[in-house]
Amino acid sequence: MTLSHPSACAVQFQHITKSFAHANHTVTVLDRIDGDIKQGSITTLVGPSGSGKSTLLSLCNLLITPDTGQLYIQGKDIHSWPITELRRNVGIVFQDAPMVQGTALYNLQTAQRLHGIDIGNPETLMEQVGLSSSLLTQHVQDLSGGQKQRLALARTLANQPQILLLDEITSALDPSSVREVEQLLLEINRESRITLIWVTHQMEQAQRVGQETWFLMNGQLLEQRSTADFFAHPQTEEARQFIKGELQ
Ligand SMILES: Nc1ncnc2c1ncn2[C@@H]1O[C@H](COP(=O)(O)OP(=O)(O)OP(=O)(O)O)[C@@H](O)[C@H]1O
Repeated sequence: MTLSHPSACAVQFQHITKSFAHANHTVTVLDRIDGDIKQGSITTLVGPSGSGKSTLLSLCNLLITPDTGQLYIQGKDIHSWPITELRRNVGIVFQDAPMVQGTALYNLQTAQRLHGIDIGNPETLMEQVGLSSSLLTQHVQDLSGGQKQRLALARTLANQPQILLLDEITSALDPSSVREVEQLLLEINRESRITLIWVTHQMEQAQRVGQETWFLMNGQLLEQRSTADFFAHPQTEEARQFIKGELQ
């Protein structure tokens, strides 16, 4: 395997392993993961339920820590990043867009309140995610699912991250909102060169948005190739079955 120069990589996994202790046994959830994610690229993470996708994502901003191996974020060992700076640089958006009680503006200002980060002009942020600035004064409980998901994205973008981790962010949205959020993220990637690492269960989505695709199964990274190649010519029997919908 050829290793890329670390500085050209947004994320580098080297022999990353993660296990969780259950009642009377230990489960290895990620098993010696090696791989590079290029700066400015879009990588879709796919694989059956429980294959380790969310765990892999959560390592990238230290929501969980690896047991062994080396993990580099923009060429720098993840443990040498001050945690606030790491979380600012590596944003994460979840499926259920958790919000704090209050207005859209109050939610947008989270980073400012917690970390003293200047979030810039809230109206510009709203515009960036296709939301009307008139919603800034609305209580978040009155927003639709699609609006909340966009607001969650705007709140993360307020940190000006260079890497965005997306965990099933469109699974609760209706089909037209799904397409809109996808378009939005593709534009953000194109214009700001933010690296996107995108966990999805929807194979059509993985193909529409991905440039690279990583296929995980039982904690192992079985394939990492261009998205087009992966879906046209899967190299493992497991991936073939998964793409055909035979493994969930
Ligand atoms: N904090 C935890 N403690 C114990 N086990 C965990 C923890 N987090 C994840 N696991 C286990 O790790 C395995 C992988 O989970 P993970 O959520 O990473 O998979 P996934 O591929 O994202 O699954 P899904 O597609 O269903 O969301 C699962 O068996 C899960 O039960």
